[in-house]
Amino acid sequence: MITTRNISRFWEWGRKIICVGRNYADHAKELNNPVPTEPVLFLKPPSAYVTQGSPILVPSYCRDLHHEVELGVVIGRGGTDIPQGSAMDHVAGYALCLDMTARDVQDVCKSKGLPWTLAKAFNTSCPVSEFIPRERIPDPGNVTLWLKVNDQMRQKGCTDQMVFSVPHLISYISGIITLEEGDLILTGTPRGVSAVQEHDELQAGIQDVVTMSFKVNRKEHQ
Ligand SMILES: CC(=O)CC(=O)C(=O)O
Ligand SMILES: [Mg+2]
Repeated sequence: MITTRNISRFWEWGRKIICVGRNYADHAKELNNPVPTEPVLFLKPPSAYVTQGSPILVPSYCRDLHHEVELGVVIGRGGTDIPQGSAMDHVAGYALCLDMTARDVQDVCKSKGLPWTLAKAFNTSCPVSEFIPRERIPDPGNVTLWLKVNDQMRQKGCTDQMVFSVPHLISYISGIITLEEGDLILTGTPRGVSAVQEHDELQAGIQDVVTMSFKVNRKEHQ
């Protein structure tokens, strides 16, 4: 039983992980997807969380696992139908997140019109950094995210390129799914997504704020 709730360990709360796709035009284009006119949403379960010190596990059915570095928004006060004007009052802070994606599986799902669950929601598909109090990112619409694989820069992008801003996303999502304290919103990835292999080392950061690193392992057969 949780007796002391500490939002700085939001990943232990077991709340929702709501992900936004195609929220950067340059990433939508690199995968030949249209730039959306409304946010594209999907979910990950809390079992997707992994924190530094534990590995990212490639699912046994995946041959093309991709990294997607994203700004995560941690909800501090829940709500439904939150207006854009007060959306930032609901933010407790942020986390640097990876939306690990089984791209080969996602491509099959897309071609068959199936949901992306197998591609996006597997165990360890949501590596997260330490909690970042909101004062440390005064403007979530203007921070640079980066990701290196084995010391080689693969992704570097600024959140000023988001199609839909953080307040817009909070307002839009809360009109469909009630937001609760401890929920996490992944706000989409900039261009540069690429494959990772077993034994790779991923490092990611938000300029001057946080860095994190993860090893990639293949899931053992049971
Ligand atoms: C095509 C995708 O996987 C969408 C996504 O997750 C994104 O961040 O964009
Ligand atoms: Mg993503």
